[in-house]
Amino acid sequence: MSVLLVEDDMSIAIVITAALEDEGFSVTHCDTIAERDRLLGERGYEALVTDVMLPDGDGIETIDRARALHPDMPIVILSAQNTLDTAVRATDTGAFEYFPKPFDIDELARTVRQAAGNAQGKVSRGDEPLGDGLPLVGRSPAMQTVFRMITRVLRNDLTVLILGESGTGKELVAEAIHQLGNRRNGPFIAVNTAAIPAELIESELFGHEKGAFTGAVARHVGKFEQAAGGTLFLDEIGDMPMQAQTRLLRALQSGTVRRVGGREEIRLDTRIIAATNKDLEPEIAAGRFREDLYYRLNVVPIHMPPLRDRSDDIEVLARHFLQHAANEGLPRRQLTPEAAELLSRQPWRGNVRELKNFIYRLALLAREDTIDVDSVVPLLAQEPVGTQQAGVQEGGDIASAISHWLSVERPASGTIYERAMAAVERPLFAEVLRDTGGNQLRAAQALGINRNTLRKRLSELALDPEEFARRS
Ligand SMILES: Nc1ncnc2c1ncn2[C@@H]1O[C@H](COP(=O)(O)OP(=O)(O)OP(=O)(O)O)[C@@H](O)[C@H]1O
Repeated sequence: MSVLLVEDDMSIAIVITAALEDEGFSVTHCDTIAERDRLLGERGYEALVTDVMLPDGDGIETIDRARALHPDMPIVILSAQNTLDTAVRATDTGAFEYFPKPFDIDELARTVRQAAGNAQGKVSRGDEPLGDGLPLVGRSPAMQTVFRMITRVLRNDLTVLILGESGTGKELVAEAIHQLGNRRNGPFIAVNTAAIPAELIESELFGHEKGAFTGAVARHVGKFEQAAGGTLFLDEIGDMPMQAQTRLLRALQSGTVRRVGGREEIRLDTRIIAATNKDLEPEIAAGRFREDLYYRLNVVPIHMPPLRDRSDDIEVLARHFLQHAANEGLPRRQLTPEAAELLSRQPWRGNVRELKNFIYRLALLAREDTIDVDSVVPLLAQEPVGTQQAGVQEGGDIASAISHWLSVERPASGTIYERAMAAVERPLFAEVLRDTGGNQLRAAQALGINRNTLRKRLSELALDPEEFARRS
């Protein structure tokens, strides 16, 4: 069996050739697209293994020329540009498989064997080109696995269950599946099932008819119906009350919903993506989550690893968020390699969300445009207790915290008031918002300040009240 390998990095080409030869292939190697096309013009191969960035062009963009010559030849794509966008572009060519670099060489060899032996090995090709990917960033092997899982569910309506700690990016993954998938022209409706009072959840999800219960003064269209033609994202599914779980299961089994107080069975045309930060198996064992619902939802599981287990991603995420902060009007900052390294060693128990908030704060408060270790350390010390390490706010009274802060931070003369206020307001507002579950009106009342003043300061401090609503 013969394979054509298109790879311009000689050291990688040598390793792949050896592994494929061990699998019994004879390997022809070339390093340009022009040479690829010339060789394919001469004869067919059992499989084509190709890099993306080649000296004379893009291996994905030009794949149609190879395919025109040998329509049934399976194609395996290798890429060093490990973005979701490349994964999607590669899969969209109908490639048999996509391997982000670095990859497991034995897995590649096994895959090529499988591809060569499998005439039906193509995945279906999308009819329309896909738009730019969502800003879902990550270069760790764990995130590459997530990208590959995402590409597998774009051309079907399989139910996806996204599992992972709070702040790992579950909602962003759900949005990416929607926006890159077949249903991108329909609505994306997200429901936080834990935030809806138990007695309202059925009416929220399935809708109700006028007069169905006291207070049902008009017909209400539920989230399932609102998501028709699109995607329904059921967040925090592990916290859904039992009765609502039963209704949800029934809807998924029958493929229909009925509004509370209604008779009509309405056909569902909604892709379901569910997410939870709870480990569902103990919930099932404790009788708090229906096992049959779990199996219904867990068709394609996607595991979002905690940020501490993929520290390779921290630097790219930090630079990505600095860029975002600048686009949103905060000062444009650069991170020194040492500062990036320090960030990569932090535990980030609040995961990407905590890192994102931290980076926005850094962009706001740093003294220089180039952020070095000296700018990061004092802010790390202020991270809320329970997420990062204990901070100055833990020790003693406010006066001693301020004197400690002045000695550590040493703010430039003329900036002390503004910087001290920011340093004090941030943990204060965070604490009060946490207490009020993100309710700004109640937070403003508790603080004894005007609601508009609070809203303005929250936005200046890059504090998102939504975040406290979710965690409450
Ligand atoms: N890989 C990533 N690239 C870029 N931004 C990310 C990534 N992962 C998460 N984020 C950002 O981090 C924040 C938290 O992500 P998200 O809300 O998706 O987490 P979650 O797992 O759904 O959290 P929760 O369980 O609390 O609902 C969001 O602002 C999101 O845009």
